[in-house]
Amino acid sequence: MLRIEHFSKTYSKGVKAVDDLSLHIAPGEIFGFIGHNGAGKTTTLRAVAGVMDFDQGTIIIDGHDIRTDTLAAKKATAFLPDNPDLYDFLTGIQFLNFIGDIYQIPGDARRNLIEKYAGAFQLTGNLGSPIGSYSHGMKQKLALISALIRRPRLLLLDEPFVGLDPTAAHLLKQFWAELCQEGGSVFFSTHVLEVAEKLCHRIAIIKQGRLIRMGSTAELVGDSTLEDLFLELEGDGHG
Ligand SMILES: Nc1ncnc2c1ncn2[C@@H]1O[C@H](COP(=O)(O)OP(=O)(O)OP(=O)(O)O)[C@@H](O)[C@H]1O
Repeated sequence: MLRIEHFSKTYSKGVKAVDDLSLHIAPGEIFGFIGHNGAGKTTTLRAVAGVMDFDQGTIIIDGHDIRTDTLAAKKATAFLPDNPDLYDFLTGIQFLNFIGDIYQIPGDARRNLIEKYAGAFQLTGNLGSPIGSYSHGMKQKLALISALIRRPRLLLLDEPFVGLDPTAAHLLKQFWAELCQEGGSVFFSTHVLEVAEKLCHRIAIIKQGRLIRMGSTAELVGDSTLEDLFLELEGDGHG
């Protein structure tokens, strides 16, 4: 579903944020991206989402190259940044319909999906209000709903659990499982190692822009915990 080959990104001031990263995510897989602050997670997610150019490498989403077949690659992908900017002057339902129009989600399916996700996240009663009046968590839920109604082949999320209440976090995990059952994949960054350990089929650990571990969660963690492994790798000067 996602193939990243030899991806590197250097920012204009000469900061090499990611260096020769390669990883593959299969259909139906939940893949966690772990690393300390500034390790290169957001940079990678932005490049995959097609919102940031890069120097080297190839990124293929569901068979489409993000650079040469951009529209098809973006159509297959929904990206949720860590702080999604929404249009405060629109109501929740206007925003969801705007997304529905852009991605050509047919009327009946759109209504059913909005009903399903807004109902689950207990946002139905707020959809008529301007987004500017929402709390941070409500905005986050609306952004999640806008991604989920698209039934993306690849769902990309940057720190999705920060700021979500426990019920919403539980629902999100459930919806990811549904997406994966339909052959979609989830690629997300997180600092919440317990969540990653429980949820992910596979995990990659990045340090100072370089991949230092990748594998199935069971394989990586073994008899230890992800937290122990992470702390050990952070401490040993690896990378
Ligand atoms: N727009 C930018 N211009 C210059 N340097 C940048 C820019 N964005 C990120 N960087 C640098 O690139 C490196 C990787 O940053 P990135 O945001 O990808 O890390 P991250 O793993 O997502 O960190 P965090 O966990 O704190 O969100 C850091 O050294 C950061 O300072």
